[in-house]
Amino acid sequence: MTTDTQDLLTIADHTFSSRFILGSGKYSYDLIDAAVTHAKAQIITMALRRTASAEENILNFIPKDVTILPNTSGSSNAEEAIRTARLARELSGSDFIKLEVVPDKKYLMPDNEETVKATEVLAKEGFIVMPYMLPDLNTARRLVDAGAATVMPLAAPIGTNKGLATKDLIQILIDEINVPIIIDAGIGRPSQAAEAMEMGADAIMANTSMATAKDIPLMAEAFRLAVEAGRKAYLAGPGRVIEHGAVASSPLAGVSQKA
Ligand SMILES: CC(=O)[C@@H](O)[C@H](O)COP(=O)(O)O
Repeated sequence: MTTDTQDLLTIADHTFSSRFILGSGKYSYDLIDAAVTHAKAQIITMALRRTASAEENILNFIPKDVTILPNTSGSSNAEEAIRTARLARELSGSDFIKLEVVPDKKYLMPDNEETVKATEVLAKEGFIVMPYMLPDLNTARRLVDAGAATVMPLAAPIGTNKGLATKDLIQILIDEINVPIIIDAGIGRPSQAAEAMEMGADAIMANTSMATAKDIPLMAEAFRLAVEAGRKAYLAGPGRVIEHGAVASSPLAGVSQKA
């Protein structure tokens, strides 16, 4: 894999050259514009409630060539999420669904069990299900068995900008799960996005880190560069780490060892 044109993100049978996805939550025209223009996002999530009123209809701000990823935010259990997903498909005409089942209002932790239940139903109905989850290998396997098109583990709680708090658990998913792993929530800095991509994540979803930056377009560009750099480093195959001692980086043979 040596050229950018060959390195596409594939979700179900859809391909994308960008591996940065704009998450939902803090929406503004500036944020969407920066995500598309400077971060080169080709997928933007959309909460159903943000399409509810004509004045605030987020669909009006999203360019036509960008894939809308409706989400089920606000759902506390599988039943609510399934209902929201069906409505979202009616409104957006998109089979994509970012499945969010979040009963906990303090830490906004997803309910993995309810998420598996909703995935089973929605995948059978032809949705391209992209479930948000607390990184856990057994749940990820169940999601894939249930028909999930991707798995979206959280890096840290939504909106915290704390970075890769769940790094080791995410690495297990990257190593063991055969659908795209998209890191979602908590990515606060481009360096954290680059690290996740170097680990082998397939894409990054973020919102708050850009929305809360002083210069949103500049931060969007920084995210694009970081995601691309991390991906290239992953494909390049990072060199090994020496845990103890040191290894001279240039051969010492033939060099005088005198002080
Ligand atoms: C589940 C959820 O709401 C996230 O996808 C959010 O859109 C992005 O999380 P951050 O705002 O922490 O980047």
